[in-house]
Amino acid sequence: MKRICTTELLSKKRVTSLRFIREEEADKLVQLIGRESAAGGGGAAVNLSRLLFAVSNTMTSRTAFGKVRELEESFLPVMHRIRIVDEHLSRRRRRETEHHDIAEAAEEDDNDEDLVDVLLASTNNHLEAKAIIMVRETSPVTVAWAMSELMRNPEKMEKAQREARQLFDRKGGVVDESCLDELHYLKSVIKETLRMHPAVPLSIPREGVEAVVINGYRIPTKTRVIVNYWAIGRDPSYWTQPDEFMPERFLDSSVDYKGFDFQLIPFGAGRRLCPGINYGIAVVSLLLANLIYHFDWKLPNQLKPQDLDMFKNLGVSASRKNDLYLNPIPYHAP
Ligand code: HEM
Repeated sequence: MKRICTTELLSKKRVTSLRFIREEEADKLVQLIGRESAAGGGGAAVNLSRLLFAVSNTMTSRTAFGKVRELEESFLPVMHRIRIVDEHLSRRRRRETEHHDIAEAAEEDDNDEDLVDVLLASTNNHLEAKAIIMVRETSPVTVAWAMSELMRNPEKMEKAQREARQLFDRKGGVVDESCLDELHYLKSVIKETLRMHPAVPLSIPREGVEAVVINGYRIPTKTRVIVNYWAIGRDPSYWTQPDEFMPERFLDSSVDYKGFDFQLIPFGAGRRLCPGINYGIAVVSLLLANLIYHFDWKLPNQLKPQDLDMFKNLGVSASRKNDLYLNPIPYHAP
């Protein structure tokens, strides 16, 4: 799995050379949204979460195998492990909700295998399990969160659309990857989304090979360590108003997600930096640019922006708990 990821999917050359696949699939997504919305007399809400998941699956499948194929088909041996982990997490969450007390739930959990045990029990292959979740889910999950935040903050949506439309109107309405780099506000929207909603909220558990002291804490050899990427992104000692969606904070800042600025590490850092970072960002940027350029979006059932729910589904990846339904209104370049 890791070999497929690094050699077939993720080398910089490969990501660039297969740009046309992403552009074709993004274009199909736009057509599909237009058609789904038009069905039933026009103006119907579309299930954006589902559509994003499908397009990302197709993009990745064509990139990796040259044709559309369910990714699960290729990685059947690791799928049961993912299910074990997800089932375990759901059980634990249910208990936490029932007990309203994490400590009580954890005590009851003591007789059960811990998530860490489940992951480490498959030491040879847990990276594979994690990797398939990365491939399948992280990009669509990130786009869905970005769209959710933009829907809750209409003035930021307008700003992002204005920037995209200024650029792509001049190109006859074709949204491709050639000039995505010029969309500074959109890039900030993506950083802010990754800060607040990292698709992978916790790292894979690791064991220290030697004892270290970090900030006065002694971490003995073989201690299992999990990095909480989500908490780092919301830490008030690094971020002002950490729970507010403010892409502007990145406009004049050099802080990036590439693993050098430790207050923002949604792709991890160091030797374990996500190998899919280039591919993931390419997919997220192109899909988001297409969605905000080609459509104006409304919340269904006269929902107010602040009432859009932001519940998270806490599995290995942190997706929206409820699918995102939105009404698209097609935009036509002047
Ligand atoms: C927005 C998109 C993505 C985010 C936020 C993300 C995030 C992460 C994070 C935080 C890790 C490190 C986990 C750890 O510390 O244990 C990771 C690892 C990994 N990611 Fe991604 N990822 C994304 C997209 C992708 C894509 C598209 C692929 C493959 C096509 C991918 C493949 C992998 C693999 C194989 C690993 C395991 C690497 C290792 O531990 O050696 N990721 N990712």
